Amino acid sequence: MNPVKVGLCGLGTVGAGTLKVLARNAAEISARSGCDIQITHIGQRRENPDIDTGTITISRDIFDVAADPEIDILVELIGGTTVAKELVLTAIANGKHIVTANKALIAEHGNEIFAAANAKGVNVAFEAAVAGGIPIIKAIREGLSANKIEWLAGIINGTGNFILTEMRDKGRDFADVLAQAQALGYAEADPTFDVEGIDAAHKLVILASLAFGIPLQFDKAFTEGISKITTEDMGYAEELGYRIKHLGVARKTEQGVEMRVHPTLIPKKRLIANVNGVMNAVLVKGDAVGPTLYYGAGAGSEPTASSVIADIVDVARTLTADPEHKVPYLSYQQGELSNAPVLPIEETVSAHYLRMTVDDKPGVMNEISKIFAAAGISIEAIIQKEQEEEDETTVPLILVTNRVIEKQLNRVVAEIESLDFVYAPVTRIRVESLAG
Ligand SMILES: NC(=O)c1ccc[n+]([C@@H]2O[C@H](COP(=O)([O-])OP(=O)(O)OC[C@H]3O[C@@H](n4cnc5c(N)ncnc54)[C@H](O)[C@@H]3O)[C@@H](O)[C@H]2O)c1
Ligand SMILES: N[C@@H](CCO)C(=O)O
Ligand code: NA
Repeated sequence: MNPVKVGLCGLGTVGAGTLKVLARNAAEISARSGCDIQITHIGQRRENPDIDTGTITISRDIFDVAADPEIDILVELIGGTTVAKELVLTAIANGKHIVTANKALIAEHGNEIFAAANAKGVNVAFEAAVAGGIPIIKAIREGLSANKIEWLAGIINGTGNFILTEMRDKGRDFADVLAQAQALGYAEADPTFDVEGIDAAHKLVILASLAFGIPLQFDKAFTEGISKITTEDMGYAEELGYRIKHLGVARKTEQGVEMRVHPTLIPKKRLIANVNGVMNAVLVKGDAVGPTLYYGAGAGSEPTASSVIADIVDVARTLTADPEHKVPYLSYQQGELSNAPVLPIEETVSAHYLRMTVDDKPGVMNEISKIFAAAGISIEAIIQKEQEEEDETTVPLILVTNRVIEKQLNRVVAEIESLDFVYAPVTRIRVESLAG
């Protein structure tokens, strides 16, 4: 059987899982790949006494792995965008194929990395970078290649979904759940990437490029995290028949491409509204196939290793293929990428949940309704609360609007906030029906 030699850089959560699953399932993996996949060199800063690396060569300097003439494939699992970028470009220059789980690296430097890899005729595979164990890259790039993809929406950060689920179901404290996600190996080295939506934006940018054939444009993605979501809004959302999820949404419109990550109310009855804990799900709407949904573990050692190894197998199977015959990195052939503009958030269209604190007096709802009517925005649902305590003078008022261009809603909310019986700021959360 043809030996394929792999160098592994970074032996943390994902690296250790990769070693473990490769060893445990060696028979299945070689029967499927037709190759004898061997990890022959590991680059790791510090020794990890918990992991048995047997006779594998260990280097403290990961660049020794990139320079190893024996290695066919370099697996980058160190994370970050500085050393990782240098490592990957060095390995490509040395003719190695790359497998990486690093979404930050691909989203921010993928265009340059793919150009370098293309020039060298080597593969760069990154299934583990998006939605952990779910084979979503393969699904879009290969399974849906017949379709015009209209939109996709996904819960694509396991840590964030774990936090929101625990807050809603158990009333747990944000910081406490985040600490648990870190201990379980779900969170990024800097967990603000998870909480503030940066990690989800990295993944969304990759998905949007695969779906719409546009270059990676991380700087154009709109990003809003989950740190401002309260259990109060979660409760009102439930009353209205919705659940709050942190979503990445990418949509192709006549004007361009929407790429946005933000908390979102979605109807409770949608399957994706019931994706909980560290699980991820991505809903993709193709014109021919209709809506399709992909579900699985979004983070964690072995689920992510599952994707890393699938990529190693994919690369191993095509080692001798003509580079022209390989599946293109971003789904579309190089030279076929479009320059469709990414729309600024003000130009995107969405429905909105608005929660305002208003004086408890007659005529308030009437005044607010007039402002919406004058702007041509209709109100789809409303909750008007009674005072809970006798001496309270304000009450919460919750509205759901129809779909409206964001710049129009901004004007209306500013007008409402300027009313003397409304207490600014109005809490705003986007609403998506996700109807096929
Ligand atoms: N943990 C997950 O569930 C998960 C899921 C999908 C993708 N990822 C991605 O996989 C990558 C690795 O994540 P992880 O959770 O395994 O991280 P980790 O922190 O557990 O492991 C990274 C390892 O790389 C080593 N390392 C870092 N820089 C190094 C250097 N310059 N030289 C030598 N060793 C170095 C560290 O010592 C550490 O052991 C990241 O890009 C992450 O975003 C992680
Ligand atoms: N920190 C990431 C890891 C998987 O990419 C998450 O929680 O989703
Ligand atoms: Na994946």
